[in-house]
Amino acid sequence: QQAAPSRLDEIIKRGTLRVGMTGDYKPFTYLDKATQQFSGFDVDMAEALGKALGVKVEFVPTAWPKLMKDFEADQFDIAMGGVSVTLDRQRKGFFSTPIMREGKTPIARCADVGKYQTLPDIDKKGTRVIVNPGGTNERFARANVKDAEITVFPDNTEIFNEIAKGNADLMMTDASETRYQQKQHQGVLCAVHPDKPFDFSEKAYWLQRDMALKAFVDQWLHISMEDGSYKKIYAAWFD
Ligand SMILES: O=C(O)C(=O)C[C@]1(C(=O)O)C=C[C@@H](O)C=C1
Repeated sequence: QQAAPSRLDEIIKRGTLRVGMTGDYKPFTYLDKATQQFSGFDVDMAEALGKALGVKVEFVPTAWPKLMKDFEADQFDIAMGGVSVTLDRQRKGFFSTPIMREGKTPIARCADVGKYQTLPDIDKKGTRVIVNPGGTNERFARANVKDAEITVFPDNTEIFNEIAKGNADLMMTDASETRYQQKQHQGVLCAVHPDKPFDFSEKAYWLQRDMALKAFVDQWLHISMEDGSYKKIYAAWFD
């Protein structure tokens, strides 16, 4: 008896893997508006996955506020680019095995780091918390900030400059991003205890509900982590 056709078979037959990407989250995914080219850690990972599948990769632009809608409308086979595992998303699809451990932690002007060590330190009248819309950052801020002021700032590629310029006091985001942005704004912005974030989360790849596709992606990730290829891509973007 023939097994039912899977999404994996469909992708191989089509010759293209459609990868959903927001392009606003360095170093995972960045869309250069002038050239319309995506680059980043998860762009290299997507290209490697395409190669492993023997298919071309087509990047499908999406955005955090509409990621769920686009996933449900089947705009892409897999979402990559710093996507966190959430149970909401798990309800609609599958996640690969995790690729990174994360958690939300603050990033602030270096001079202010001492003021923002804990959530009670942060959640005070007069503190200006800035957040990008639609993802787990906004959810975390809304759940944990009652007395401080929340400003939603839509352009995630510019948001850290807002803190540097003094237009906001801090952002709470993934620990890996606070470390990365600290390096980009040396001496100006500092990550607050990125090794001890406020919560727990993981990065993984979010794929359409298909066991064969999940098994392939997991096996590819496992091999990549063992044979050094994951480490090489990681080092190129995070170290
Ligand atoms: O929603 C998610 O999965 C994310 O982790 C994406 C998210 C966010 O939480 O908003 C994480 C950090 C970036 O600054 C931008 C987007």
